[in-house]
Amino acid sequence: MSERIGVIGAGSWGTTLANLLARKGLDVTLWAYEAELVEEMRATRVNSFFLPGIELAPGLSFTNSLEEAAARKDFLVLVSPSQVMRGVLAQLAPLLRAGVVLVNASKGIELDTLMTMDQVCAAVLPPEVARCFSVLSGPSFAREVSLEMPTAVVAASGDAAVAAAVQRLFTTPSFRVYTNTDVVGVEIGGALKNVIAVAAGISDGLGLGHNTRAALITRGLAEMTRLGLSMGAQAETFAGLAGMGDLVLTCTGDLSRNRTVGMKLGQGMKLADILGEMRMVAEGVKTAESAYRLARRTGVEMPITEKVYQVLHEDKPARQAVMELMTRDLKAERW
Ligand SMILES: NC(=O)C1=CN([C@@H]2O[C@H](COP(=O)(O)OP(=O)(O)OC[C@H]3O[C@@H](n4cnc5c(N)ncnc54)[C@H](O)[C@@H]3O)[C@@H](O)[C@H]2O)C=CC1
Ligand SMILES: O=C(CO)COP(=O)(O)O
Repeated sequence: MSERIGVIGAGSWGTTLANLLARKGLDVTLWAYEAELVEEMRATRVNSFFLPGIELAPGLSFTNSLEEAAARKDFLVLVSPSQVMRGVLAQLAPLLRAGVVLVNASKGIELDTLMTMDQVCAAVLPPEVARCFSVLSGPSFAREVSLEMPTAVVAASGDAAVAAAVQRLFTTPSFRVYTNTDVVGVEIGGALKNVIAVAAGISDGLGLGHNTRAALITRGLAEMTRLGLSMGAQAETFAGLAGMGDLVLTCTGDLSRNRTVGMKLGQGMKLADILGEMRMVAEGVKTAESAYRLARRTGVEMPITEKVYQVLHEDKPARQAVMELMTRDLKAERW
């Protein structure tokens, strides 16, 4: 393959994906928002800000110029946090040629507009550029992928040929990529699992047990699925890697930033203090509010998301939130 690839965003996931491709011998340019990070990666070939201890492959080059990262590329991987994606895309829009394959690897719902990342791309980019959109999602902690621990993810696009191209591009012996055509389901699954992971963290932080966590995962999946269906997603997607797969990982894995935020809340820390000591992004904090508002707008019942929103943003005590969830009206089990 002789594809030229730009990766936009040098956080832990962008650096990991860029490095995975460079390890395959591909020509990859990684754009970092922080100029000093570009200097550091050039000098040391390590991203100590976001991915310490992982050596970066020789084929990987670094830039602080979006033009250099995006111009004349065949694939552009978008890995900026979802709340800044629109601003980054607006700068990219005049630089992109029709036919470049866009791969969104970011997981979130824009707070101001309640749009998923495919919708933000469609709104900001010229139609001939936004057409080749795909989303790469699934259970994939950056550090484990960097250490080449076997991982399976999904590449979704409305155009099956685009999904197949992304599958071929990213597949390695330790990174297995499935295709899917349900972009909405994959976007919603990836975004909402972060909110449920905050809930699972809160439960762990309160010292609650495995029963509680299992209940949150299962009923969390039900409400994710309900919202997805109301937006045109397919139910099977939520039983797959971008739904249940990522939900289980993030609700149980110690590497999850979202679960960690929840644990600290459950232990009594204030959100501002938790975020103040984090350099990395926990997308679920903002997506809890986006999802809460989407649920109200669409009339979909999302009780766990609602409680996470209230604990995060309305100072509801975590124990009270648990009590309110447990004493809701009794009902039949359903999606
Ligand atoms: N880290 C992981 O294991 C995975 C992360 N993701 C998703 O990837 C996306 C990016 O997350 P990470 O790479 O983990 O980031 P990170 O949390 O490691 O680093 C923060 C990132 O935000 C960037 N940033 C901060 N302010 C910015 C601004 N104003 N404009 C542009 N960029 C800015 C930083 O440069 C850095 O790239 C998120 O949506 C996350 O949910 C998806 C799968 C796995
Ligand atoms: O999306 C992820 C794994 O698939 C990463 O989760 P966190 O952002 O909670 O660390």
